[in-house]
Amino acid sequence: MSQFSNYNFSGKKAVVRVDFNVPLNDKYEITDDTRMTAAVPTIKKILKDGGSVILMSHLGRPKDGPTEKYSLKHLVYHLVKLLDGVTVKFAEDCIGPVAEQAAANLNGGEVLLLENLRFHKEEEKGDKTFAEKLSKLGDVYVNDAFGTAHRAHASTAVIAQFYPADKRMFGLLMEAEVGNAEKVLNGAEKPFTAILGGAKVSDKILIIENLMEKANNIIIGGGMAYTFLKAQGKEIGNSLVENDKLELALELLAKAKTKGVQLILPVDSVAADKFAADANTQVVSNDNIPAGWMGLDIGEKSVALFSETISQSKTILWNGPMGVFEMKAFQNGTKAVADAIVLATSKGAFSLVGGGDSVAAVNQFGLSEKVSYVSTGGGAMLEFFEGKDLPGISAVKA
Ligand SMILES: Nc1ncnc2c1ncn2[C@@H]1O[C@H](COP(=O)(O)OP(=O)(O)OP(=O)(O)O)[C@@H](O)[C@H]1O
Ligand SMILES: O=C(O)[C@H](O)COP(=O)(O)O
Repeated sequence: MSQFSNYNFSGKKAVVRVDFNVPLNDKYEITDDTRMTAAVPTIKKILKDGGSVILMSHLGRPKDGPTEKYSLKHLVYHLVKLLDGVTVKFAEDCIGPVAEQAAANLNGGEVLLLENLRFHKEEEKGDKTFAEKLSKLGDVYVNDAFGTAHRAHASTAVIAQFYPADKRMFGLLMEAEVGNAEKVLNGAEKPFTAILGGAKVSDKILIIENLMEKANNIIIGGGMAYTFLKAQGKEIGNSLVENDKLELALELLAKAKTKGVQLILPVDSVAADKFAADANTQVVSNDNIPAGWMGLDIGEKSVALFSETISQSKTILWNGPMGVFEMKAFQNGTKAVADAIVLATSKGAFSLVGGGDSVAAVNQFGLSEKVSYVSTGGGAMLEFFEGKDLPGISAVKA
């Protein structure tokens, strides 16, 4: 049993850092509540013990102090629903008399949601005095914000030093995220296949390099594949390319060879004559994409090639879509890879999906229950697989 599960919160006030950085539409309605639902088991366990919960989070990237658009008050109604009607109070500031009084008046079994931490610039600066003020609001610190674990901010990392080791811990979500990511990175049953996609090679260089040490196969799809294809001397038409990364792409291909890692690139594309949902399309070989056309999805032959490797894998990591899946005409490759992962999972493979867009894709296709684990981390998950130390994790462990 973990430190959190063993801890009896009865009569305690727990300061819980969550990542409630959820997307809101212009009516301030939550369009994807995944990150909120993911924190519910942690909150419920504390309440069930007879403790109270002081929730703190950021929302968006406010630059000029309090801003209506980024207020966490928009989340209260939905939070009450997710917690089956539990009392949720809201403090219009996360520090100062308003927060202190609200925290002091909180009863066992109740929740207090603090206003957006980033309304104070001290949060992102990792200011020690600000962190100490936050720490004074409760007796125990629980970090359940995996999505923000890569930020060395006041509430995610600096605050931990104000609690003794037996009063700072990870929540259930953080435990699950770290456990599953560790299992893939350091305890993967082989063959281990990493599938990387998305727009840019530059965002994924470090993760490719680190995975070369761990994976048997690295599949590269999406826009980033065309930089590799051009580096190999292929005609890629108007496809997305980072010309300043051609040499690096060649180096990565050579490194994979030396390490005995199979780096698998798409062999065909669904090409379009413009970047638009109503573009004319044709399936073309990646040896020669016609001038004026751009690859916006992987083609059927690539799907077959990728699916073959995926089907033989025992561990699968997926980050980044295979094409412009937001447009129906170019979502087939991403859907087919998701299906292949689901099939491998049903036959016993462990599959972990992370990164904003691949998670959105899996949700859109209704497949999130059919993979082993869907991470709530975008940047945090990437940095974890890049092999970096995450400040939110190391501060609690220190
Ligand atoms: N062939 C392509 N040409 C142009 N854009 C593409 C192509 N394939 C995928 N994309 C775009 O790449 C974007 C996703 O890239 P990104 O690198 O952000 O992925 P991610 O890692 O899943 O997401 P996040 O960065 O949110 O974690 C999508 O908007 C998708 O439309
Ligand atoms: O959405 C995220 O990746 C996290 O909530 C962190 O947000 P940030 O990139 O604004 O720090």
